[in-house]
Amino acid sequence: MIERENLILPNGKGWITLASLIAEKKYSKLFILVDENTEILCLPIFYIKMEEMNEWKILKIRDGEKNKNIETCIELWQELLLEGADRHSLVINLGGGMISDLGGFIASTFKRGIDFVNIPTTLLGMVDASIGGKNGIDFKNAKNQVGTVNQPKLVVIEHSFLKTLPKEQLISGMAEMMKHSLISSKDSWNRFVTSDLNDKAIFENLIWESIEIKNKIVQRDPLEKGLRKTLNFGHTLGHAIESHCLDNPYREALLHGEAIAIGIILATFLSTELLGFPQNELLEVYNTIESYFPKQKFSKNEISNIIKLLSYDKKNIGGKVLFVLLEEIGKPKTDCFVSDSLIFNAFEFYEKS
Ligand SMILES: NC(=O)c1ccc[n+]([C@@H]2O[C@H](COP(=O)([O-])OP(=O)(O)OC[C@H]3O[C@@H](n4cnc5c(N)ncnc54)[C@H](O)[C@@H]3O)[C@@H](O)[C@H]2O)c1
Ligand SMILES: O=C(O)C(=O)C[C@@H](O)[C@H](O)[C@H](O)COP(=O)(O)O
Ligand SMILES: [Zn+2]
Repeated sequence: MIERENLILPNGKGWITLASLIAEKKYSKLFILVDENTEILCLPIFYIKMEEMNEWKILKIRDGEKNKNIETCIELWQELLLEGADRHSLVINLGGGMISDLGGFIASTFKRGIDFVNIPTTLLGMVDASIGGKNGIDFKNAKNQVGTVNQPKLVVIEHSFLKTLPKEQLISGMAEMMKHSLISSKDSWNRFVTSDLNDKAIFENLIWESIEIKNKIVQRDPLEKGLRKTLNFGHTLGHAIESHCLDNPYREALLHGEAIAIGIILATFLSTELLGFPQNELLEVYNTIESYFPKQKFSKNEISNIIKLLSYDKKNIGGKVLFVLLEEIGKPKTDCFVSDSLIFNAFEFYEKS
C-alpha cells in the first residue's frame, strides 16, 4: 500500500510508484483524462515515462474553465459506461486544475467512486489543484458549487511538463504560490520575493515548498473544518471576480490565478483596515503582484455584482460572508466579517495604487 505521506511524489519516484500501483491493484481498465492541449503536449511524455507498458483508453475533453461543468461530466460518465469501466478501473487526470477538479469529480461519483491519480501539467496544478482532494465543477458560472472531497491515490509531480506551458499560465500558478507563502511565514514570503525565479533549481525548490505548505494543512484538516479555510485566502473576492468575468460578454475571462491575485490584494488591504496588517507589507504584496499581473478595472456596477456573487462562497455561514484575512504574514485569521463599503474601499485601493 502507498502510505499517506508518500502520496505526492516528484519526477522519477512518482512514475515508478504509479507503475507499481497499477501492477499491485490490477486495475481492470486504465483511463487517461486529457484536454485538447495536454493530449498533444503531455500525453507523449506520459507514454515515454510509462514506457507504454499498459493499454490506455483516452478520455478527451475541451480545455478551459468554461467546460468545467455538468455537461462535460455527462459526456465522460457516458463514455466510461460505453467503454465498460467498472469499480476496479482507474482514471488518471493528466492536465491542469480544470482536469484534476473535473476528473476527480467524475471518478469520485462514477459507480459511487473509483480510484484516480493526478498528474498535474500546469504550475497551478502542481502546487495546488492536484493536492488535497477538493474535486468539483462550476454550476451556473459560480465556482466549484458541486463536488466531493476525495483524495487521489497518488500525485505525480513532473516538472518537465512546464516547458510547454504558456507564460500567462505559469504566472497564474504563481498567485497560489504567493498565497501559500503569505499564509505560511515571513521567511517563505521573503524567499519568494527575493529568489531568482529564472533559476530552474531555485524555482523547483519553491514549487516543492509550496506543495508542502498545502499538503501539511490538508493533512491536518482535510474536510475544511477550520485550518484549511486559510488556503482560501484571496478566494472570497477572487472567486467572485472569476465568476463575474466568466462568460460575461463585456469582459474577458480571467485565469483562476489572475482573479486570485486581485483577491489577494483586496484581502490584504482589508487585513490592514481590520486587523492592523502592516501598511509597508501591504505595499510589498501589492507591488509584487502588480509586477506579474496586468491591472483590471471594475465599474461600480461590476463591484456590486461581484459583492452579490459572494453569496455563493462555501465558507459562508447562515448567509454571512466570512473572509480569511491576515493579522501579519504567516498569521491568517478565518471567519472575518467585512462590510460592503469596505469592499468598495478595497477596490479603490487596488485600482488607484
Ligand atoms: N481543487 C483545488 O484545490 C484547486 C486549487 C486551485 C485551483 N483549482 C482549480 O483549477 C483550475 C485552474 O487550473 P489551471 O490553472 O491548471 O488551468 P487549466 O487546467 O484550465 O489549464 C490551463 C491551460 O493550460 C493548458 N495546459 C495544461 N498543461 C499544459 C502544458 N504542460 N503545456 C501547455 N499547455 C498546458 C490547458 O489545456 C489549458 O488550456 C480552476 O478551475 C480552479 O478553480 C482547484
Ligand atoms: O484546497 C483548498 O482548500 C483551497 O482553497 C485551494 C484553492 O486554491 C482552490 O482554488 C480551491 O478549489 C478553492 O476551494 P473552494 O472550496 O473555495 O471552491
Ligand atoms: Zn485557488
